[in-house]
Amino acid sequence: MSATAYDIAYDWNPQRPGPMPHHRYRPYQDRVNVPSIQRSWPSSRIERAPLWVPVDLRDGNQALAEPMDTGRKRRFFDLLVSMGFKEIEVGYPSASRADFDFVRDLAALSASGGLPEDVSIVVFTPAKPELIDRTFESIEGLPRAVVHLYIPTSPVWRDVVLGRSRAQVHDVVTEAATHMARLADARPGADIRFQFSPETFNLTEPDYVLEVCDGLTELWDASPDRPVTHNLPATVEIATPNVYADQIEYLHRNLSRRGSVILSVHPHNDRGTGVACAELAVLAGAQRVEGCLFGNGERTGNVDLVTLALNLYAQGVDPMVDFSDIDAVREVVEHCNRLPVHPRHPYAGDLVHTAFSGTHQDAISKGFAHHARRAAELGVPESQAPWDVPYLPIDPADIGRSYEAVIRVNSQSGKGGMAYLLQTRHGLDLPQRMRPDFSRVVQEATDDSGREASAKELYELFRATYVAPGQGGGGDVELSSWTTDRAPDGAHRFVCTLQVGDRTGDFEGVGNGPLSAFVEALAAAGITVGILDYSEHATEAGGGSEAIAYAECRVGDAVRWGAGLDTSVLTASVQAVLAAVNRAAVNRAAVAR
Ligand SMILES: CC(=O)SCCNC(=O)CCNC(=O)[C@H](O)C(C)(C)COP(=O)(O)OP(=O)(O)OC[C@H]1O[C@@H](n2cnc3c(N)ncnc32)[C@H](O)[C@@H]1OP(=O)(O)O
Ligand SMILES: CC(C)C(=O)C(=O)O
Ligand SMILES: [Mg+2]
Repeated sequence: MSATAYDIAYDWNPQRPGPMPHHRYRPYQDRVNVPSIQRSWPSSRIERAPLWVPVDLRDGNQALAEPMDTGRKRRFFDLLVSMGFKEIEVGYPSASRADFDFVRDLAALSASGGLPEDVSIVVFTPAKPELIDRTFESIEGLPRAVVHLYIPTSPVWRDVVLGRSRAQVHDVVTEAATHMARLADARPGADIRFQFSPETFNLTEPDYVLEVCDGLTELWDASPDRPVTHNLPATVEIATPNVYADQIEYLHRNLSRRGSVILSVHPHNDRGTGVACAELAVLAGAQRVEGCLFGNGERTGNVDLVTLALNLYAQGVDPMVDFSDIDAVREVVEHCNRLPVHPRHPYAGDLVHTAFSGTHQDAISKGFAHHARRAAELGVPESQAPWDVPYLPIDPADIGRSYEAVIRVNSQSGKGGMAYLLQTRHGLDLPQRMRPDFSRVVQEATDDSGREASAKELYELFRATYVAPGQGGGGDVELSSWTTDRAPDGAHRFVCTLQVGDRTGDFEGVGNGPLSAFVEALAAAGITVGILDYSEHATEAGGGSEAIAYAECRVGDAVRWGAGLDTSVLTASVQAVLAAVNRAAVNRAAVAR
């Protein structure tokens, strides 16, 4: 038998069998039958946002070591409403007094006109008549509510947890649903809708899910005006997301009265693929997604609604919920859950818009410059121009982040990053040729400290390295006093007192500009200087701002950069040359002995 390309590649893999008892686990296909279908999800596209239903106050809350008290629940609820969520699961009222009381508080809020009319609350109940009664008691007075019934349906849960057969579980569901319908009928003034979740759907025989769900659609007499929600959870993830997509598409195609059913999904994140499961499920026909902000929830969490919504946003699709101040959202969620959001969390983590590494910084700073040019060409503000900045999937400003954290400098950083920080934070636009020189200085400092350098530290390092040697900050050559004038023939004269090592003298030079005259004066003092590169600019817009001058000079046979900072451009330029001279002297012993 000839070896396949995969086998050949595998032969090259040096990994060897490991010591862990992997034989204890079974692949998903041995645990659940997934019907083969003519898939449409692989070639579908998500072109509009599904209905997002946050379940933080129920599923998220039940996973907290310290469940939320009424105050925290209310703060979370208000946040969700303000962000634009329209259906919100608020609790398991039959489970605890706190959950019951919270729903009662919402009923009071509604009575006082404080609950927006387009917001529906969802309450969660097991299939137990007395707990259903208590659940209905909690929503008394609410003009709208969704009552969400759940029961586990998969073989292991039926056998091990419920101790009931397929038919018996179906009977329990039917009995509970009939009870719910009766209680709802007794409140003709209220708009009460129903939701059903076959918990552990992803491990359940699909024909059984179909049988139970279709039975409920019929029993609750779902219609397009009063649809039923069938919510199909990946209660514990068991397979790659394509398998969940197949399971959802099977139901999407086969559920009866499809126009009267809202097909919902509820992924958890045990395999770390909750987001992928939700996205593929939407491709497969799901219209509604339950999850939690930042992925709180049982074990590894519920699917993260923030990532899902912003993934859509990054595709140019309106997520229909507002994340324009993500840090404010995060602050409330962290406060209510008493759990931190990871610094690498998609979109929202402290570090996710930050580049430390040199090549990324280079690309990002070029990307920002390109973005600004493009916006100007299009005649639109930068915040409205199409986004194409390398390494940044979305503009951090769109979610309320400043650009301050985008580039941070440490020993992995390159010239682009530190130049960007000096420019954006301190108004210094270093000449291209000077950047590698400063980058080496920064690298040495950060290698030595092992730490990040802040923009302020970079600025101080820049001043100490390039500016101080021209301002009497060390070096062999000191310029104690100087004047310039211009002769009628246009020539410039530079007259100065120079101290070179322990010798002091008055010197004079003439040139076609003050700087070349200064170079001549230095030559008269025995210091040979050639200016290789020179530039200057104001550090801020406006008349009174300081000027910075940069000079690359050959001093003897050394080449050094210097810089000068002063409100006078001429003074800044003289300081820049002097700094280069002194840097050469510092590095090569004395210049003019
Ligand atoms: C995947 C999910 O997120 S499911 C939701 C889970 N959320 C929670 O559990 C949070 C709140 N729950 C609670 O506080 C408690 O479970 C309560 C107060 C509701 C009930 O507590 P208890 O009366 O002690 O019952 P407990 O929760 O242990 O229930 C287990 C019993 O309910 C049965 N059961 C489990 N789920 C369901 C269901 N959905 N419908 C009907 N019966 C169920 C079990 O088979 C078991 O029955 P048994 O007593 O005959 O063996
Ligand atoms: C929707 C319910 C039953 C749930 O939280 C789950 O199955 O994970
Ligand atoms: Mg859940």
